[in-house]
Amino acid sequence: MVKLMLALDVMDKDKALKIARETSEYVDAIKIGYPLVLATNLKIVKEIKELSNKEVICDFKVADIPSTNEKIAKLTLQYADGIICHGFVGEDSIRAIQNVAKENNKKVIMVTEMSHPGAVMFMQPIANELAKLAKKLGVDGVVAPSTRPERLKEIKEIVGEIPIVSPGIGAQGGDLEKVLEILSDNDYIIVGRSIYNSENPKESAKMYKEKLKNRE
Ligand SMILES: O=C1C[C@H](C(=O)O)N([C@@H]2O[C@H](COP(=O)(O)O)[C@@H](O)[C@H]2O)C(=O)N1
Repeated sequence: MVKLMLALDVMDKDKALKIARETSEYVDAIKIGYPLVLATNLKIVKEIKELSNKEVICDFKVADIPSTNEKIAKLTLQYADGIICHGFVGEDSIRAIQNVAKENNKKVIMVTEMSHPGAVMFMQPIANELAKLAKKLGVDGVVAPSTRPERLKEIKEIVGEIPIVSPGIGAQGGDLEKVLEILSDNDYIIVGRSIYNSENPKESAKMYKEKLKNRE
């Protein structure tokens, strides 16, 4: 069954902990990024892991030179189960993160083509090359867009067995039915606003989980 990753992009600690606790029964992993970490601190990762008992991925879209990428990875992977980095910075910068991740048995997830409209300007033209690089490096996951099922399919075909982590469902208008025809059991959909901004985040997460179950 395709898995559900909650993007917990709230900027209030108590709200984040409440939603993480309420939805933990239905989500398979939690992704937190700059919005929550800058509003609190990195130790929020530990708190969310402890109360949700789920894998927590830090979406820092790391995109620096190797030595700086290494520092970011060392700090982040003290607490997080994985980290999201960009691929366009090239092989050495990604390997620097992988070296840290391998030492700590943590995951590296690499962005190929983002889900927003602007991604077609500069990312889409190189995204297949980035997917080939992801395959060559053997990263643990690849970000690819649920907003463009045809691109999602193409990238998945290039990366093979590497799990896809796909944002764009819900607030960004991605077609879940079409996406579920493409994704497989090791893959994730990422859902943020339509869960954490809903009247009842627990019920919203439950609804998404049931949709994923019904596609089994
Ligand atoms: O291409 C990408 C990369 C990036 C990611 O997943 O790495 N995201 C993140 O996925 C979540 C979607 O949230 P919502 O739209 O459901 O509220 C947010 O945390 C975004 O920052 C994308 O949306 N598209």
